[in-house]
Amino acid sequence: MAIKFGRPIELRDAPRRQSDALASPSLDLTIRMRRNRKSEWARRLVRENVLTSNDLIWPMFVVDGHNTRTPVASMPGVDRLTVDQIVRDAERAARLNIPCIALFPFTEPSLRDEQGSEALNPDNLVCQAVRAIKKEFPDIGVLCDVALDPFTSHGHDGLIEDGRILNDETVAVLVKQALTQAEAGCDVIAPSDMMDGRIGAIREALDDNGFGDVQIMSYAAKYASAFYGPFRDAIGSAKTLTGDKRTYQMDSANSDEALREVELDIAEGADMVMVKPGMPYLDIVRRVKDHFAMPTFVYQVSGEYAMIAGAAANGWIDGERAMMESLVGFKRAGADGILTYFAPKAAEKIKAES
Ligand SMILES: NCC(=O)CCC(=O)O
Ligand SMILES: [Mg+2]
Repeated sequence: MAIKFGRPIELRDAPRRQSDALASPSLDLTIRMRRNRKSEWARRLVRENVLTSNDLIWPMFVVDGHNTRTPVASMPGVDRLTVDQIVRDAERAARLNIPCIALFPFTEPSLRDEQGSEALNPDNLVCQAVRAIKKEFPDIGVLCDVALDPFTSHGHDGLIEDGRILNDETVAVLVKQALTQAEAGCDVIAPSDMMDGRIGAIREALDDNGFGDVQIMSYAAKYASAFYGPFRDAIGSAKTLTGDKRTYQMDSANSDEALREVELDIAEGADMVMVKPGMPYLDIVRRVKDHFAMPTFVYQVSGEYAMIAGAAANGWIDGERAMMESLVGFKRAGADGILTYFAPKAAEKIKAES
């Protein structure tokens, strides 16, 4: 039956029903979208996307010391944790059914150098945290970021020469960093550096060294973004970073380029791909998911967290609702999972409501 303006064409010349005349201001609509929204049970029944704790990866910041939690000023509610405290939060993650934790180190400034050598120390903070978590909670997934920025004195993700970030030389170091993390017991290697060719090189090295089961989640479409500011506070690279990262991270104006980046990383052996940041790049998440049908992740980065948490702390928005709305938005865009500093809060809410 053809339909025009809500009233079937075949019925347009039929006499109007008496009740229509009585309730005269009412429109003669056959279709009323609001019926399916009339109550909570009806809304639940037609809901298209649901956020569960299985969708969450919880990023944590690890710092040297003992029994200490240091707040990150620009990320209200997020702390840097000593290894013993990381283990406590890993327990919380397990209790909340969060499948995976991501680790980022705050490296002592005295340990940072031009080459990021601390990245290759088998006893660095990340490796200590991986071993401690795996010892107590072997069933929780641990993801380690591969890039040199937490370890370099200049704050860049790679080796630098005359102000240029070197690609192939950096990849050689990243391969060693990935092997160091795999040896510590890391489950998922997540290269975030955006050097060309690093996924293939890391995959080959993992396979050659008996780590065939270690997965790779590639930060495949990572944009040069202003939203990383609070993260750089958290890992202590904000003050030391010289220049910007636009010669290796993507230009925020580009979309087709993201598909090329993702395609290459899949061809090189990525098991999962990621888009980062999240909220300003939902269109990229959707394109990547539709195009490749790969396990697709999105990183709701520190600046996105800070916008919501900061506005909520000022009483400007309902923080909990804004958090859940942003997270289900990622699901709607096609993400299979989300790295988010809201992970414990969101999982607690999900648990309380189930
Ligand atoms: N490689 C990890 C990050 O750069 C995280 C950025 C953020 O949360 O802002
Ligand atoms: Mg790439």
